[in-house]
Amino acid sequence: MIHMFKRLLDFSGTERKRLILSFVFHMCNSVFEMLPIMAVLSVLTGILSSLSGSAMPVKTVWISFGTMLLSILGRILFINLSSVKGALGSFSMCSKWRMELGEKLKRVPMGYFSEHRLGDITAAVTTTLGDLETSAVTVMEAVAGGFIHAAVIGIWLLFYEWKIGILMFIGLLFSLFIYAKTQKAGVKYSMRRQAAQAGLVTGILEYIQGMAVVKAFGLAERSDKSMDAAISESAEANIVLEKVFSCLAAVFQMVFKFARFAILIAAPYLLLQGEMSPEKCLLLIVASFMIYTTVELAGSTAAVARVVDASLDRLEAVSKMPMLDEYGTDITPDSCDITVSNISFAYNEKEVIHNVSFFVPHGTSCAIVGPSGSGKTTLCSLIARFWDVREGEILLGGINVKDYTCDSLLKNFSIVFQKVYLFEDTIENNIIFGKPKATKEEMISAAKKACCHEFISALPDGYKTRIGEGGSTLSGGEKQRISIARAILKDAPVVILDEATASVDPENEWELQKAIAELTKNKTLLMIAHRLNTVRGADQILVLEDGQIVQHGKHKELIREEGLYRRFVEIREKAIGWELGGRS
Ligand SMILES: Nc1ncnc2c1ncn2[C@@H]1O[C@H](COP(=O)(O)OP(=O)(O)OP(=O)(O)O)[C@@H](O)[C@H]1O
Repeated sequence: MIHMFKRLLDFSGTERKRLILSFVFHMCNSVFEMLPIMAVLSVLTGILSSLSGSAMPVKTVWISFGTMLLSILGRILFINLSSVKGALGSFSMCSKWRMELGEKLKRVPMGYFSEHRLGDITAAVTTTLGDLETSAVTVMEAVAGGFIHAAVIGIWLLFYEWKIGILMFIGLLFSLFIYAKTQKAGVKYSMRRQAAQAGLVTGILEYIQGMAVVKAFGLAERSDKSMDAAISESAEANIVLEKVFSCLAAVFQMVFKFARFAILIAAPYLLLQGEMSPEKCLLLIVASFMIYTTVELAGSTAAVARVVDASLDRLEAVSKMPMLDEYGTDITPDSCDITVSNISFAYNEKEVIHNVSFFVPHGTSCAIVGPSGSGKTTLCSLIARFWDVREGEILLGGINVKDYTCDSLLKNFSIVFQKVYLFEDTIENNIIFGKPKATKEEMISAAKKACCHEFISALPDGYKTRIGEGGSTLSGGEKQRISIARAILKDAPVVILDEATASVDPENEWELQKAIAELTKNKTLLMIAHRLNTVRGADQILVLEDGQIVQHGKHKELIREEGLYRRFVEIREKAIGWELGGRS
C-alpha cells in the first residue's frame, strides 16, 4: 500500500503537491469524523450521572452539540478541499501524461509501433489513464486514510482502555493481512483485465479500419468473431476480477465483524469484573460500530486499488519507450546533401538493406527504382530516421542523423507519402500542419502551387471545410494535392517523395505533376519513382534489387547497360503504349 502510494506520487510529477494536499485534507476530514465519538462520550457520561441522581449539566449538552456541529462543518470543509485538490491533481496529472506520451511517440523508432499493438498504446492513453484519473486518488485516500484513521482510533483506545485497544489492533492487523493477500491475489487478474482492455481497443480499431475489406469480401462473420472474442474476454476478465475480489472482500468484512463482536463481549465482561466504569462500557459499545467504518470502505475499493497498481505498471512500461534522439542536439546543417555509407538494416531478424552507399549533392535529384519489396521505402525511411540503421551511417549536411534531435532533423524534410493521411480537421489546418504559424496568404499560395486552390474554393466552406478522418471525404487525387500543398508550405530543403502509382485521370495527373514540380523546385530530392518521365529527368538513378544497389547512374548511361533498369524502362514504355492504345 505504501509502495503504491509512493509510486502514485512519483508518477504525479508536478501535481505531487496537489495530491499530497488532497491527502492531508482527507486526513483532517478523518479527524473531524472522530469528533462525534467525543460528543457521544460526554453525553453518555451525562446520562449515566443523571441516572445516579445528579442532573446532566447544561454545559455537557452544549459541548456535545458544539462538537457535533464542528464535526459537520469541518467535514464539509475538508471533504470539499480534498475533492477539489484530488480532482484537479489527478486530471492534470493524467492530461500531462497524455501530452508527454504523445510527444514521446513522435520520437520513437517506427519499429515500436509494429512491436506494440496500436491497441496497447491507445488503451494506455485512454482507458489506463482514465482508470487512474477517476480512481487513483479516491482509492489511495480510502485505503491509506482508512487504515490511518483506524490506527489513530486504536492508539486513542490504548490510552482510554488498553485491553479494548489491543483487541481493536488485533482486528486491524488481521484486516491488513487479508488486504495484502487480496492485493497479491489480484495481480494476475488485474493484469488480465488490462490486457483484455487493450485487446478490446485493438479489436475495435481493426474492425473499423478494416470495414471496407470486410464489406468487399463479405467476411463480416469472420471479423465479427474476433471482435466478439475480444468483447467476451474483456467481460470475462472483469467478471473474474470482481469474483475474486468480492470473495476476499467478504473475508475482509468478516474480520471486522469478529473484532466488533469481541469488543461487544469484552466491554460488558470488564464492566462485570469491575474493571471498567458503566459509561466507558457504553461508549466502547457505541464506538465499536464506528471504529472500523472507514477501513471497511478501504476493503470495498481493494479491486480498484489493484487496477490502479496495474495501470501504473502498464504506464511505466509504455513510458519506457526507446527515444531515438535521447542524446541528440538541435542542429541546423549548412547544406543538405545526403551521404549514405555502407548501411545495412533489418526488420527484426530479416535484413532488407545490405551494404548500401550513395551520395546526393545539395539541390540535386535522385530517383530510386526497383521491384516491389526491393527496399525503396525502407531506404527513404532510414534517411529521415524513422528507423535506425544497423550498420553504416547516414549524414545530412555532413552530420550523422543520429546526432540531431528528431525535431531539428525532420525540420529539413518534407515527405510526401504515396498513401496520404489527412487529419479529421479543416483543410486549412491540414495544410498548415507543417508550418502552424503560416499566414493565410502563404497557405493559399501553397494551395495554388499544389493546384488545389480551385477545388477547395468550390467547396461550400472553402478552406474551413472539415474533412473526415484520413481524408475520407476527398478523392485520391485531391488528397494527394493537399498533402503536396502541406509539403510546399513547409518548404523544407530536402523532399522525399513516394510517387503515386494509383492511376489518376489525365486532368488530375497533369495537375499532380505540376504540383510536384513546384514542390521539388531547388530542393535536394529523393524520390521513389514509378513514372518514366520522372526517372529520366533525375540527376542520378539508383536501381535497387533485394536491398542492394545493382545499378547506379544517369538515365542515358543506364539505358545502354543490360540489366534491371532497361527492363524497367521497357515495361514502362509498353505500359504507356497500352494506355495510349486503349484510349485511341
Ligand atoms: N514494417 C516492416 N516490418 C517487417 N518487414 C517489413 C516492414 N516493412 C517492409 N518490410 C519488408 O522489407 C522489404 C522491403 O520493403 P519496402 O517496403 O522497403 O520495399 P519497396 O521497394 O518500397 O516496396 P513497394 O514498391 O512494394 O512499396 C520487404 O521484403 C518487406 O516485406
